[in-house]
Amino acid sequence: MAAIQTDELTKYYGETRGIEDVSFAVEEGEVFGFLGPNGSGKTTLIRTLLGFQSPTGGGATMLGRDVTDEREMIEARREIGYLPAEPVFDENATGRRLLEYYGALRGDERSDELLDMFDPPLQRKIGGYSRGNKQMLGIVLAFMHDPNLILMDEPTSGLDPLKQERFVEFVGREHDRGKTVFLSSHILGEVQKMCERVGIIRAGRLVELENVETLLGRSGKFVRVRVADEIRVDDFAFPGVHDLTVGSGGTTDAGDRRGGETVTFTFTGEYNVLLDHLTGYDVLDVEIEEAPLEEVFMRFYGEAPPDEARGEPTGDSGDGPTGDSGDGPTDEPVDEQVEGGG
Ligand SMILES: Nc1ncnc2c1ncn2[C@@H]1O[C@H](COP(=O)(O)OP(=O)(O)OP(=O)(O)O)[C@@H](O)[C@H]1O
Repeated sequence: MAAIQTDELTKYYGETRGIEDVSFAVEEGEVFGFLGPNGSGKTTLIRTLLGFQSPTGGGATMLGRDVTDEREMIEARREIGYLPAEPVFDENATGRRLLEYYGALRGDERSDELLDMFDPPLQRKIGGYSRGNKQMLGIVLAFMHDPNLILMDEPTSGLDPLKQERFVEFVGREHDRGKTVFLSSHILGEVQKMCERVGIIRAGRLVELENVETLLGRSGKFVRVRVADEIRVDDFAFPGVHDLTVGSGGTTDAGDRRGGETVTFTFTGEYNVLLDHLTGYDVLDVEIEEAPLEEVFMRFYGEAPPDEARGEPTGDSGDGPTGDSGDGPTDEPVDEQVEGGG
């Protein structure tokens, strides 16, 4: 059974497209990253999967339960953790109070362990928390009942670099424990470190679903060559050369002439062609390394779907019967209670 399965899942807010015809599956035990630029539909997808808003079309299951069936989702949420993009809590409550509240609702299997890694000032009122402290509290609350499936929306936002690193390592250990992790991000390096597979969403539509390794393979190699000779940019105008620069941060203008220089480019062509070409130079140094995932990502982003304009916001929230439940703790044992409206 897939941990998450969607079938042409669609959510419109009135006329505004949130997501459209999104179909994919996340297998149990997988760490899956969902990438997309601002406003592409990442949050919409997560909130629809959690049953916080009804789809306009298509369907989805989480741990085999229909996301539109409120009863099934209450059942499923015992095994699901959720970290919203910007956790919103009752500002007058202390972190400790919220921890106890969540523990009483859903169980506390591991808050001590989590608090060793992520340490918000529990004795203080949340109103005085920094963004990073709120995020750490959100992480502890999302994981404390030891869910089998965890959904996280931009999980490292607000964390300092040390905590971000700690979080990446923590997700690795959760993976080793067989947990299923679904996270949205637009930080590619982070996704590259954590995820086995990624979905790329653009203007509400899934434009790619691929193993990170395969994507990187397709992204080509980053090449930097230092030569004693002069380099004409035109000389490197052969198939597979992209984003060519000559000199230190030099220009790519055709015909630009510089002496004893470094040429850098991304290469997706035939290696023999490249190596043959380089024999024509007095090569002083050469580096060939994996192109960053950013490169692939930007190539996908270069092509806008024809109807992208429809993705513009109209302010119409148009939620279904299970719509947004608003801020702060409620009596309902659902994760939505920690989140604000968006
Ligand atoms: N409650 C809402 N009412 C109206 N439109 C909405 C609502 N929530 C999202 N949208 C619209 O749906 C589209 C997708 O937004 P969404 O928040 O899902 O994107 P995102 O990928 O999470 O963006 P970000 O990276 O900025 O968080 C956007 O056009 C957005 O304006």
